[in-house]
Amino acid sequence: MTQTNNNMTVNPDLAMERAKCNFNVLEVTHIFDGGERNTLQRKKIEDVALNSGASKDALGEEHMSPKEKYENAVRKSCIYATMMKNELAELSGLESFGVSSPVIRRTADAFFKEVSPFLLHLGMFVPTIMGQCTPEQQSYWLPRALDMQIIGTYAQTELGHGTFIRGLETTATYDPETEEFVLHSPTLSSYKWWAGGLGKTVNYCIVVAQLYTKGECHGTHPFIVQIRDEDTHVPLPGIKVGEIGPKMGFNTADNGFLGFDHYRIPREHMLMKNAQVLKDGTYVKVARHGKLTYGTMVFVRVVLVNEVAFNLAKASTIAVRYSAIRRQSKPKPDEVEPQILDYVTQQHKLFIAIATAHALQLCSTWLWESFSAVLAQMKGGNTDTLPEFHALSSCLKAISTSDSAHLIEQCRHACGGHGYMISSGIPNLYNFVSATRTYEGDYTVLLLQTARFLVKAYEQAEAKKPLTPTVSYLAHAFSGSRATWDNSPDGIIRSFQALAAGKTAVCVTNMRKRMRAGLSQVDAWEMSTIQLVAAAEAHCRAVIADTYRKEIVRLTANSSPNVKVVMDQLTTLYLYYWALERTGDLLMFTSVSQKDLVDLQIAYEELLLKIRPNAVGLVDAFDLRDELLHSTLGSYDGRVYERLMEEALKSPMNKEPVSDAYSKYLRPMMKGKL
Ligand SMILES: CC/C=C\C/C=C\C/C=C\C/C=C\C/C=C\C/C=C\CCC(=O)SCCNC(=O)CCNC(=O)[C@H](O)C(C)(C)COP(=O)(O)OP(=O)(O)OC[C@H]1O[C@@H](n2cnc3c(N)ncnc32)[C@H](O)[C@@H]1OP(=O)(O)O
Ligand SMILES: Cc1cc2nc3c(=O)[nH]c(=O)nc-3n(C[C@H](O)[C@H](O)[C@H](O)COP(=O)(O)OP(=O)(O)OC[C@H]3O[C@@H](n4cnc5c(N)ncnc54)[C@H](O)[C@@H]3O)c2cc1C
Repeated sequence: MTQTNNNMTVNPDLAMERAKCNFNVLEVTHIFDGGERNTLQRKKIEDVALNSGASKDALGEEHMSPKEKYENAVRKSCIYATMMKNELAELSGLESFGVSSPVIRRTADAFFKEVSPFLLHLGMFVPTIMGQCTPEQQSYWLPRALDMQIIGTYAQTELGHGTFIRGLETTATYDPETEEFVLHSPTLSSYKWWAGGLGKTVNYCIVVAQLYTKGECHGTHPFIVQIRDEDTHVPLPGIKVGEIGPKMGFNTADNGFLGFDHYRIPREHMLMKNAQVLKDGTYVKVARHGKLTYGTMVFVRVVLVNEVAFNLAKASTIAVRYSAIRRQSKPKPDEVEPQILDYVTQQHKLFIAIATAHALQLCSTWLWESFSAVLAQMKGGNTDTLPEFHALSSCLKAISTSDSAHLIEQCRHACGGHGYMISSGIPNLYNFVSATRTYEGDYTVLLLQTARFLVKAYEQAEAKKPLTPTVSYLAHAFSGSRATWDNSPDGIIRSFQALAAGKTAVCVTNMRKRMRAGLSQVDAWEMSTIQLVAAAEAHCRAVIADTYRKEIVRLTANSSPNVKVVMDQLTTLYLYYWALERTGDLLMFTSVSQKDLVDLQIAYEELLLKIRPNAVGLVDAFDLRDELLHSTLGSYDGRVYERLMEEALKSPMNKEPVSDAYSKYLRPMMKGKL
């Protein structure tokens, strides 16, 4: 029997789940949104952007040709950008629209099953103008970019190099005669490759190139470069630009290639906040820290933690709602088939996804606040906190993107065969999030950046020197005894810190041993990188666990009792899950016993059962409108089978009763006439 909810026919199993939920869903929505005010503002923005129906497609994106898909994405990007400039900026409290509203960013997902070709304009072009220009340069470029009079991207990666920025080959050679830079691509491997929107959409880009002046190379620097005519959009002479072809995802982002043939730009188009080239060619370094030109990447790494938390919330909403309506198997012959959500293995797959979405969402807010504090200090000329922040943002970007991609795939597994349908929404989420593990700094490479910081911090702790906050636990690494296991939340967090400290100590010891045996420092480091990555991962897990726990305790201080209970259950589940995933490490670095671990497993399984009745309520609390989910399996009303059939019938393959392939190939083959 179906039931109605807000004038909507709702699947009875979902209706039953909602009736069972014992906490106030809206209160948890407020926690996830960062407060009631944010929820109200988000809803206003969503209403304006989505109620008009402008986000909808007549034909599903998945049935379009690549060219149609791209054009449709540009069409909707223009509609959304116009909304952003007009109604949404005002609603979000921004003077002009820009990068600072995650809600505006998230709402855009209703318009795109994949991504907007404007993603890099707003995600990197505008932030680079904000972060790398002098005030004069900013006053020229920023209004044009924010008003979308020009559209840009960020072209750093080349065919030959992405990770190793110092290895980029594009050159920008200063010519004092004409006061211009000459941009050149000397080799095939120096061609810019990957920049989003570069293929067909943008007319400007930030180009990162090796700067030469007075015969000397000063390393990579950013330049703002016009590549297409502002009126006709035709590529300018000296520019070779195009689209790089089909990819696993991002197929509406027209990622592109770009080469320069002695292409000239005015001297003023070098972004000169951190370094300058004077008219006569003199190079002047302004910044106090050598890596400030990497600032846009650090910004995007911070943003990505929030981005993947949101996408994981979507996948877990789809998979939990589907698991509530799907019934399969008959473990008890006299009873009806259970909802698959009743299987403990299913709960094990899904509840960690819900908890991780919360953990990453809260960490992302905390990371953003830390970033704002670092930027404020740097404005005053103090870059002391940058190394710690680089280490922190690097590992959080690596672990959040990697965990989210893994858990989204796990949500797909949890949806069985139907999860493999594009219409389930999960494949597009996976394709998007799995790329985040690679772009803006590959997983391994970023964890090794964190490991550099950890090793230095360990050496400081060894020398009894002061430590920065996120690594202060290393001070206890020299007690000589194993950390005492204690299965309280704080006890588990201390154990995670002990693992990170223990693993770092092993790396340092092994590197020293290898160096004593004759290896160079570089080779000793290289031989230890598997363990260094593991140490950085352990550090990051300790940071996430600690932050998640502290933030939940803070945010639920005034919550109703049942909300407190369910939020505590989720954080505890997160801690138990990761402790059980790392039993070998716990045995190495803490006093945990076999019995403790057996007890912990039982406590974990009991926790799953406690969370079970609230599972649908927990994903409802993410408050993701159907327009954002794009899912036959995860819509609020649970009309899964009806939607799957409706989507199947939309397939262009079903337009004709007999396919042309029959007369062309099948019939001749079957009649022996091929
Ligand atoms: C209509 C549209 C609707 C809505 C849209 C709205 C809004 C959009 C908003 C958001 C969008 C959300 C998401 C996505 C946005 C865009 C993303 C899309 C695509 C991705 C784009 C890219 O990928 S751009 C290219 C990114 N590339 C990389 O990340 C390269 C990675 N490599 C590096 O970072 C470096 O090379 C390195 C760190 C690996 C090494 O650098 P280098 O060799 O120079 O350094 P060393 O190893 O020698 O180290 C020297 C010391 O410097 C320290 N260091 C390194 N980096 C930094 C840093 N960044 N900050 C501070 N310190 C740093 C290093 O640790 C060393 O220190 P020591 O003390 O140990 O010596
Ligand atoms: C969808 C997508 C969009 C993108 N958009 C943009 C964009 O808009 N603009 C832009 O400039 N770039 C963009 N990129 C490029 C992206 O930033 C790079 O692909 C990324 O930084 C990884 O670099 P790489 O491709 O050189 O990988 P590689 O460095 O070649 O990595 C290959 C393997 O080598 C390993 N490796 C490399 N170096 C080391 C090391 N020192 N130690 C140990 N292992 C190492 C890596 O861990 C990895 O396993 C995009 C990429 C994707 C996939």
